Amino acid sequence: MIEGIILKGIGGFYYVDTAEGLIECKARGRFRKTVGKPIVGDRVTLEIQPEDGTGYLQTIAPRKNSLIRPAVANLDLVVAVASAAPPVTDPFLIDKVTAIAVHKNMDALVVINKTDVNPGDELYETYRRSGIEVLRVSAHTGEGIDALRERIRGRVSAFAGNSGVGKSSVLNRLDSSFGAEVGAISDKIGRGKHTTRHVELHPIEGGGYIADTPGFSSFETEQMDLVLAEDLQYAFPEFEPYIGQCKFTGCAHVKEKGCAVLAAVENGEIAKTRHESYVKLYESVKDLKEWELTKGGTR
Ligand SMILES: Nc1nc2c(ncn2[C@@H]2O[C@H](COP(=O)(O)OP(=O)(O)OP(=O)(O)O)[C@@H](O)[C@H]2O)c(=O)[nH]1
Ligand SMILES: [Zn+2]
Repeated sequence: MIEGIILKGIGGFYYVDTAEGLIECKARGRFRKTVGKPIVGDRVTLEIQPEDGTGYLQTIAPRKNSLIRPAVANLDLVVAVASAAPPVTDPFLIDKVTAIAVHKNMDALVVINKTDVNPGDELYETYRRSGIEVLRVSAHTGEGIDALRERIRGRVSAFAGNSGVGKSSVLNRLDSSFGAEVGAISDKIGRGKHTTRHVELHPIEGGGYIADTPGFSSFETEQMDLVLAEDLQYAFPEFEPYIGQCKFTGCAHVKEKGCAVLAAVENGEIAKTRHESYVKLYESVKDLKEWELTKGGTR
């Protein structure tokens, strides 16, 4: 029995990274009644067919978490890449991505890129106080890249960022084999590079994987639909000390009298932009009912 992690799935074939290398596998129908179809990021065991060296998936470990689109399981870390240099990142995008990560039990990390042009002091201060980790980097000068490399080592990470923020530049700085690795996997599969709509895990130097995600838009939309309004407050770590301190039980922390969260925003303990993002997200999910979530499947 060989253990591994699914890096890519195409047309019923799964490409599993194992101690013996990358193994092409098929899955039997047996998973349909339990976890469903195998997805990228799944931890699996497999058996090798002596005839041709291909594998058969035997078991899929219970998922720590999963996203729907892109379909990926067991993410340890979501990195929201932002920039205070043009194109300046809307903090709402960062807050949406980090809220999803926190809600799904993944670590969240905000990375402010292009510090050679603008150090992003305001953004940095906002997240430093939020309870969400924040790092400053420059893909051009290499500042902060070692620290970021430390944070992703040995883990499965997804990078999200608005177009032009420098996500590709940061990834290439992080791992010189990043670009080459994409080609290597695609060649083995023999389908060239026309597979970008599928999410794929790229092994990185020193252990760990990076999931390529197409950008903020595809990352957030469908996931956010699955957060209940009353759970949203827990996706903002800095709200935690105030939850339960409001005058009314079930306070939404939007504009209620005697709200402890609003008081903390007023006296500067919670950043205004963070609360604005919370309110915007709250409005978008407040009519969602519990039964709609279970219909959606994963939470
Ligand atoms: N000054 C400066 N420019 C940077 C830095 N990182 C990236 N850029 C520039 O920003 C532009 C966009 O960089 P990309 O790496 O292509 O950005 P991306 O986020 O991958 O963009 P998409 O492919 O649209 O998702 C390029 O012109 C880069 O040279 C940085 O640290 N400092
Ligand atoms: Zn409140």
